[in-house]
Parts: sequence; structure tokens; C-alpha cells
Amino acid sequence: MLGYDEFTKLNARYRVIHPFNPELMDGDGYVLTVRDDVEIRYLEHRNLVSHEIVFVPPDHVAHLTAKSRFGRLGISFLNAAKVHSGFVGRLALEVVNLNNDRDSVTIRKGEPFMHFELMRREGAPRPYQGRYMFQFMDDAEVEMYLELIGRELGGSMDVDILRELAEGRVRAVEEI
Ligand SMILES: O=c1ccn([C@H]2C[C@H](O)[C@@H](COP(=O)(O)OP(=O)(O)OP(=O)(O)O)O2)c(=O)[nH]1
Repeated sequence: MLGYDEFTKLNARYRVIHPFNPELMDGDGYVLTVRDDVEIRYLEHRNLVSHEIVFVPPDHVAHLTAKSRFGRLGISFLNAAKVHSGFVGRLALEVVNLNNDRDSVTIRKGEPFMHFELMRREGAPRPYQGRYMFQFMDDAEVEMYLELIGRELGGSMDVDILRELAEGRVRAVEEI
């Protein structure tokens, strides 16, 4: 797993987290926040969208774990904890509220919510080219990452293929 210094170095070069708030570094990783305030009713299952865009450089993978504070309130993080090498996009974070007192739980914009940690992978790169590439990003954000990838990673990521994926990207939570 990458330590603080390696994480921040990689972030400066590849814009791993955007926007990046240094105060949300926690130990060796970053803590993602949600895009909107959300109140989750007892037993409700919701797809939350991260405020931050993440980019996992092709020689890394990322791992997600919900903050324990929300676990104690009964919020359970349902979906896969893996972000593929080469993935760019906002994350869809699926949660369900299992609160013992059957209370609603609110997650506020800006509140630390989901640990994001990077691991180095070995071997030839096989960057992500699935349907969630560039999900929940606007045109300017997509262009910013295509430019960065073309400049820094043109040898291992194909910008023409990425541009096609961007055309058909998931834009709203209702589409997933
Ligand atoms: O909580 C998560 C976990 C992953 N991802 C993104 C990053 C990951 O690289 C991509 C694909 O993950 P996965 O293969 O687990 O998704 P799927 O829905 O099972 O994919 P598919 O239905 O295309 O097989 O989705 C999220 O948005 N939220």
C-alpha cells in the first residue's frame, strides 16, 4: 500500500483525487466525501456519488472502506470495494441504513465518508475500459483527464478508446 508521501506525489502528478483537500488525507490514504447532503431512512438502499473524481494510475489499484463512524450508526457499505487500474470518474457508493433504533442517518457534503487507499500492482498494465469510465463527470472534467492521460500515459492508455467511452458515459445515478 502507498504511504502518505508516495500518495501525495502520485496525486500531484496524476490528479488522483480532484478536487484534492490536503485536510482529508488520513494516515496513508484520502477520505472521500459525498457530492450532496443525503438523509438515508431506515432500511433504505441508496447510491451516493462521491464529490471527488478519482483516477487510479495504471500501475495501481484502489481500495474503498467506509468510515467506522458511519458503521457505528448502522450504515453498511454494500458494493465492491475495488477501483480498477486506469479508472477515472466519480464513485457510486451504495449504502443501506441498518440503524438499531431505526433512525435516519444523514451524510453531509464535505464530511469524511470513505477511505480510499492505493496499492501498487505488478505486470503489464490492463487499464479499465468498462462502462463506468468517466461516470458522473462533465465535459470539461473529461477533457482535463484526457489531456493529462495523453501527456503522461499515452503509452499505456489509448486516448481514442477513452474518448469513445466518454461519449457513452454514465451521467446520472438513475442510469446505473
Ligand atoms: O463502490 C464502487 C466500486 C467501484 N466503482 C467503480 C470503479 C470500478 O473500477 C468500476 C467497476 O467496478 P465493478 O467491476 O465492481 O462494477 P460492476 O458494476 O460489477 O461492473 P459490471 O456490471 O460492468 O461487470 O466501478 C464505483 O463506482 N463504486
